[in-house]
Amino acid sequence: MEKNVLANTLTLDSVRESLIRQEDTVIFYLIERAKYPINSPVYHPSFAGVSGSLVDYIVKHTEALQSKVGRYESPEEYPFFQENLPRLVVPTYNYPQVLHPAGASININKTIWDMYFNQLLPLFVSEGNDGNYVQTATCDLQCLQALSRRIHYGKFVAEVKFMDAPEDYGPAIQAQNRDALMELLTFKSVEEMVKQRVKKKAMVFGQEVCLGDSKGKYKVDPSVVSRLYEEWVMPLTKKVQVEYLLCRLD
Ligand SMILES: C=C(O[C@@H]1C=C(C(=O)O)C=C[C@H]1O)C(=O)O
Repeated sequence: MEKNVLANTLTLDSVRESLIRQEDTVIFYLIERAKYPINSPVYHPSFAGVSGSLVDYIVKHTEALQSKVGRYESPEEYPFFQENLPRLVVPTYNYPQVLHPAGASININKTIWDMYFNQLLPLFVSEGNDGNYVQTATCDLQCLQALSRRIHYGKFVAEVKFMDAPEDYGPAIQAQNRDALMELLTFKSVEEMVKQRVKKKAMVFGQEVCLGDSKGKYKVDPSVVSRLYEEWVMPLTKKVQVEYLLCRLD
């Protein structure tokens, strides 16, 4: 990628602006999921009438439809069930080739799936079963896709960081030194601002709006949102950046 082309499209500030805007999407989808209790039948491995769990069935078939109409032509989108996705049936948008081709195969959605269902979901939804199984699984899919898009956006961040300082990243890439790359790409001050901002957004977006005094309750616990980013979203975004940089000179 010629620097002038990338310079006309992406900067570290512009990719960070996109990450900030994606915070809104993630938080609003968490708020939507929190409308429903856990609804554990959605996750039973053999939901009557479908092969596997209902959430697997809905995610697989939604991704299949979205694949046919070009969702995964975008360098920002990665499927959770990538085996046997149907072919494109419509003309696709000509996305600018910003990323290094070798980075296209990086997909850590299995890790994101496990984190979401095994660690995050129990932290912010209530116990119970209200029968809204399809709505529940649909909300899960929206949360998963928003988290996947945010975490895999690490490829764009890594590309910009590399192009800004190839002399710094080049030797670490050639040495395949993961620790050195992680240190180069980490900005703790930025991470601290992210944690504080997402907590504040969860308080603002998730507050119970009433004409009288606020009750101080939130639709999703703001500290859970901050923990989501600190323990999972940012570390996984950095993992994507390292994996992308390791193949940047291929
Ligand atoms: C995304 C970046 O890289 C790292 C990951 C961050 C994140 O996931 O929010 C924030 C700062 C960096 O440690 C960045 O530098 O903006």
